Amino acid sequence: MKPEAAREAPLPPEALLSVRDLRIAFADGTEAVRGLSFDVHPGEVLAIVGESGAGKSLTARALLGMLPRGATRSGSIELQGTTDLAAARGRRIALVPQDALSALSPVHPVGDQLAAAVRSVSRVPRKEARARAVAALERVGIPDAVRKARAYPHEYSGGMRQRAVIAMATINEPDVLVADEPTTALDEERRDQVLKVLAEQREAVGAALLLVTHDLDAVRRHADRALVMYAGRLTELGPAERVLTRPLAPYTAGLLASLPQNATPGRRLPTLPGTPPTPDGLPPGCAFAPRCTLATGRCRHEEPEPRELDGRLIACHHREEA
Ligand SMILES: Nc1ncnc2c1ncn2[C@@H]1O[C@H](COP(=O)(O)OP(=O)(O)OP(=O)(O)O)[C@@H](O)[C@H]1O
Repeated sequence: MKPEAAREAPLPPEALLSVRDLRIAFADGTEAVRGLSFDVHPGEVLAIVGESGAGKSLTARALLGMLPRGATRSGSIELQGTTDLAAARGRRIALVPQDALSALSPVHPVGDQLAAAVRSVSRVPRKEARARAVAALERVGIPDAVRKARAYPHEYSGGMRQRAVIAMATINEPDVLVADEPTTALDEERRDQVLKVLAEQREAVGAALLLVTHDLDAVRRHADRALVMYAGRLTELGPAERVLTRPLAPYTAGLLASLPQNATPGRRLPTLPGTPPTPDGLPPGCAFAPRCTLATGRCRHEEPEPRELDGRLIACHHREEA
């Protein structure tokens, strides 16, 4: 565990990536992300957690300038002075995809794809790009990297392919990595290995990591801060360890209580009752109110705004009144 002094240390003042009032809407006018603001600091791991449909993936895609067709965004996303995220992609901000097989081209050897990524940002000779590709495969623990560089994605195992896409994402030493459920396609044992490789490579290039995940164990082990999202909004944002052990927002508490490892032996597993609303079916007031045991009349009419409390941001009327 980190010492108390380190945990209480103020956050670095300079944001690498600044997101302000991010809104993502679809053609029918429904908003899936509704006024989200947060910063990513240099070298930190920020995890985004929350149930399905909370808007985590859309937020991650917005950072990469890769929103799905038909989606529009407002608000600002600034990566150290630039707002042209599509131009920054691959050099200053890079995606670690969830599905390595579809992220890699099936018709080119993996080494060629890595070398092409190098040459897309710096005009180095082919031979040097090739050598960097092999070195990158070695760094992520791919055995016999010279030979493997000549192989095609289908000749790699699932775990090796995921390592190869981590090599691809980090080969140009970006400032920020965005990983959206990077290990869901893998079994539990490979999941841990791949997350470890991601953590090592992130550290090696000194990048910050925005990690979208359902795996709260991974958050515990790898994240500095956690952003809990519900129905397209920020519910709680703070140091990961404190958010996970002493949640302040009722939603975060419910989410944690519903995990099998937090069940009291002999008692029925507590679950978070109900399901989250869809963007076209939001209740009035706080979107969590219909599922919240603490909800009052105010919660059912007025949506809470994030406020600072105990070194975190919390959006909950109950906490304002506490
Ligand atoms: N292309 C789209 N058209 C319409 N609605 C969409 C589209 N993509 C996402 N949505 C809706 O936006 C909401 C947020 O989606 P998003 O994928 O960001 O959620 P998420 O938190 O990442 O969920 P999961 O954990 O299941 O990946 C969901 O209700 C989803 O149905």
